[in-house]
Amino acid sequence: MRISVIGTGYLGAVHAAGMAELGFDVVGVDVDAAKIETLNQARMPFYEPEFEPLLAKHVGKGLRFTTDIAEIADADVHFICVGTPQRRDSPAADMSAVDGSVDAMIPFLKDGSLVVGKSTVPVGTAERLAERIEVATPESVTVELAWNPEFLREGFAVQDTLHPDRLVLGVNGDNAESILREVYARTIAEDQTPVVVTDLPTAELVKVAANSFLATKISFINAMAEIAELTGADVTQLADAIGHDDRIGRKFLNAGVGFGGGCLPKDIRAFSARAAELGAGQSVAFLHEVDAINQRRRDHVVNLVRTHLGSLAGRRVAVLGAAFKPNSDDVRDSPALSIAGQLHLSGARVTVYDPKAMDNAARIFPTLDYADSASAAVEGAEAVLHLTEWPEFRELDPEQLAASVATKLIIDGRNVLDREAYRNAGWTYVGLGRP
Ligand SMILES: NC(=O)c1ccc[n+]([C@@H]2O[C@H](COP(=O)([O-])OP(=O)(O)OC[C@H]3O[C@@H](n4cnc5c(N)ncnc54)[C@H](O)[C@@H]3O)[C@@H](O)[C@H]2O)c1
Ligand SMILES: O=c1ccn([C@@H]2O[C@H](COP(=O)(O)OP(=O)(O)O[C@H]3O[C@H](CO)[C@@H](O)[C@H](O)[C@H]3O)[C@@H](O)[C@H]2O)c(=O)[nH]1
Repeated sequence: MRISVIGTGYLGAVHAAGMAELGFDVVGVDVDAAKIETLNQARMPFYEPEFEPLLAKHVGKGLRFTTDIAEIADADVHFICVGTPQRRDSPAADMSAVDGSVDAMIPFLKDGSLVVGKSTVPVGTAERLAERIEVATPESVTVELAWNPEFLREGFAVQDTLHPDRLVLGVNGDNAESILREVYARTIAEDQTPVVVTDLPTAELVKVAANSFLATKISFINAMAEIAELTGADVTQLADAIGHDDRIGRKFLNAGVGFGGGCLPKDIRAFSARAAELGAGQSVAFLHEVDAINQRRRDHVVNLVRTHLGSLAGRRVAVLGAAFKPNSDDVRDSPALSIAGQLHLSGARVTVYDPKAMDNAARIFPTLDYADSASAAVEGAEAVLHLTEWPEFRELDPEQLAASVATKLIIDGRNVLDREAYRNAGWTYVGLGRP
C-alpha cells in the first residue's frame, strides 16, 4: 500500500515517518520548501524526541518528501495533516490550508483511493470536503473520505504515533474501515489498540471534545489555585487528594501558568465558534470561562512580579523556558513567552533561556534578550520565573543560583521545583496556588 501525507508539520512529518515504520511506501508533501529539504536530509525541522532516528532509518528508502503534489498520484491512502490555526479575524479555525490542500490533491486522486483527514477541524468539515471531492472528480473516479483524528502529544509524538491509546475511524462504509484497519494492522495487533469505528461527524467531534475536556481539567485546577492563593491552601496537595479518586484521576491536574501550544487554546476557541454557528453556543459557553481562567494565569504571574518588585521599568527578569511544554521547541501560544512578552512591554529587561526553543522564540519575540544557559539567564536577575518545566531546571542548584542573582526571588509557574531547597538557600519561593 502506498501512502501520501499532506502537510509535514509537527503532526504530518511524524505521521509520515510512523507510516514508513509500519512498512508502507510514503511520500510527504508540503508547500514549505525549506521544511521539505530538511526532511529529505533526514533532519527534523522541529525538535521532537525519537524523531530523527526514525527519519534516518526511512528517508531515501520507504520515505520521501516533496513540494510537488503530483507525486501523490500513485498513493492509495492520503492523510491530510495540514494546519488549522486560529483565524486572524475571529476565534474560528482557518480552513484555508485544508481546503487548499484538498483542491490541490483532487486532480491526482486515483480511482479507489481513500482521503483521510487527520487535522483537527470544525464538525461538518468532512461532509463538506467529501462533496467538494465528489463534485470535482470525474465520474470514472471514485474517491472515499474518512476522518481519523490524531491525539498525539508533542514531546511524545513518535510513541503516540506508533502506539496510540485509541484509534478513531470516522467512515461512511465498510471499505474505508477495512483500508484503515489495514493501515493500522500492526499497531492494532501488537498493542490491542481500542478501535472506535464511527461516522464522520462523531469522529470530528471526538477530537475537539477530548481537547476541550483536557483544557477544562487544567482550568478547573487553575481555578482551584486561584482560591488556594486567597486562602493559603495548597493546590498541589488538593490535586493529589482529588486525583486519588479514580473517577477524577491525577493526570492534567497540574496547576500553574496554564495551557498553551498549537492545539488546546485554538481548539476550544474554534469549537466555541462552530457551536455558535450551529446555534449551540450556550452548550459550550463554559469553554469561554476555561479560556478566561487560562489567560488569567499569565496575567497573574506578571502581577506577582510587579507586586514583588514594585515597578517593572528597567528591572532584570530571568525567564526559564520558552516552549509551551518541555521536550518540545514549539512556542505557539506559549504561556512562558506570553508572560515574558508582557513583562518586556511593561519595561522589564527580560532574558529568556530554553533548551530547545530559542530560535523559534527569537523569531517571534526578537526584542527579548536570550541567554545560552539557565545560569547565564539568571545573572543579575531581580526575579527568576520558572515557566516551562524542563527537567534541567529542576536540577539547578538553588545555592549556586543564589550567587548569580541580584535578588533571590523565584516564581515557580509549574509548581515542580524543590520549594524547601530554595527556601533553605535563602530564596523567596513563590508557587502558584501553593504557599
Ligand atoms: N501538533 C500536534 O501535536 C497535533 C496533534 C494532533 C492534531 N493536530 C492537528 O493537526 C493539524 C496540523 O497541526 P501541526 O501542529 O502539525 O501544524 P504545523 O503548522 O506544524 O504543520 C502544518 C503544515 O501544513 C503545511 N501546509 C499548509 N498548507 C498546505 C498545503 N496546501 N499543502 C501541503 N502542506 C500545507 C504547512 O506548511 C505546515 O508544514 C492541525 O489541525 C492540528 O490541530 C496537531
Ligand atoms: O496538568 C497539566 C497538563 C498540561 N498542562 C499544559 O497544557 C498544555 C498542553 O499540554 P499537552 O496536552 O501535553 O500538549 P499537546 O502536545 O498540546 O497535546 C494536546 O493537544 C494535541 C493536539 O490536538 C492532542 O493531540 C493531545 O492529545 C493533547 O494532549 C501545555 O502547555 C502544558 O504545559 C498544564 O498546564 N497542566
